Amino acid sequence: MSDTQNAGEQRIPVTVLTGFLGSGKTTLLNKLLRRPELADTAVIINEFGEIGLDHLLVEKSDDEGMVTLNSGCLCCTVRGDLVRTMSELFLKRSRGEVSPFKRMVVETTGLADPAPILHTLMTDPLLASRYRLDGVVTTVDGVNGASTLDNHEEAVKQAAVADRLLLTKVDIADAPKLAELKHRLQHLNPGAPFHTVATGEIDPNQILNAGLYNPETKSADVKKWLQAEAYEGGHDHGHGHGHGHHHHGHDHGHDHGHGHDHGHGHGEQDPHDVNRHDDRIRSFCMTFDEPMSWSTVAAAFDALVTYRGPDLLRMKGILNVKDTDKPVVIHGVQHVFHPPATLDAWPEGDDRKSRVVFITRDIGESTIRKVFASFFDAEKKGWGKDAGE
Ligand SMILES: Nc1nc2c(ncn2[C@@H]2O[C@H](COP(=O)(O)OP(=O)(O)OP(=O)(O)O)[C@@H](O)[C@H]2O)c(=O)[nH]1
Repeated sequence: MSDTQNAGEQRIPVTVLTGFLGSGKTTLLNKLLRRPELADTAVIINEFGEIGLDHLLVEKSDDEGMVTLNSGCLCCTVRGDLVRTMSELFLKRSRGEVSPFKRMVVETTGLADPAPILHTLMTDPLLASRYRLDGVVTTVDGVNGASTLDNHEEAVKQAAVADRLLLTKVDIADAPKLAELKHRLQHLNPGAPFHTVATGEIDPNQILNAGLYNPETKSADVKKWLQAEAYEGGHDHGHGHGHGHHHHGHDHGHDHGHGHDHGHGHGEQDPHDVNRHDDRIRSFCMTFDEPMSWSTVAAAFDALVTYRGPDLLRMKGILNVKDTDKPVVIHGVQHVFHPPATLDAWPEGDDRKSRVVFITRDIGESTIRKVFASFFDAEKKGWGKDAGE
């Protein structure tokens, strides 16, 4: 465990702007780049194929701080290009060859799966030492969004892993359909603050600084980052599904495979609805009252990642780990975990419950709970000693 990642965070925050084809990413970016909050922003635009036009549509006064990658899709063939481009931009910045940008926006193609892009940011040693993920901002088309979600699983993933969800084109969309789509998105991803946007107009503060590190307070803002209360029954997501309000106060030694809301796709698979892509997505927050042994937690996550890695779309958490007073923050995307970071203090003082938010595909809460329970049981029985405690 290292605490280097949140001590005086110097790395450049990166916003990944994603959203299905035509959902309004470029329109949004254009408006954002005119705002003073984004004055010192480098932009990378990924276009699919040789005939991409987006870069011609994005107006930026400082052209050197904008790079277009058009040899393929960032999530597949051009990851190497992303690494190279981001590294080169950083070098140019150090040499004074481009203006000293303070943040970066990466606009993905409409078909991109954001996960590999996040992996690249998290795992490439060069990038990870210079940049940090601030957040994933996903645009959803207010007019075509519902059918896109029905027909394209990538669009569902883009919305499910978002840190901020933007429903666009509200100026031309039908109000009842918008309300339905809003409800659907909030159900899909209850933890992501949600905003409506007309012609790209939004206060940049609503979408920037979504990461763990808050540059305004110069410290970690776990509460804002984790949004755990969104899953704990404190919010009504339209129907009051109460994403996990039954999760309070469980001792990690037990498995409570219970209380799933089958009718709405947040429990185990609903046999009637398996064809709806977003009904494959689950989001829930698990809480654990007792301090956990790090080796046991790590082994449980290892097992989950090994067997279900591709379906663990996103995990964020704050853990109370035995033998340390300091909270440990974890962040994973599919099979890739950030190195865990140790914070100086618990964000809410005496409340030291561990909380882990999961966004998964086809994995219900009870399954994950069972995995944790079996590892905690094994630890109790002394098997954990073999895991190197
Ligand atoms: N009326 C209206 N039109 C919008 C809005 N946002 C985007 N559009 C229009 O929708 C079309 C697609 O918008 P873009 O911003 O190019 O979408 P994109 O997500 O960058 O598209 P790709 O690059 O194809 O993935 C354009 O014609 C925009 O002018 C909006 O909020 N209101």
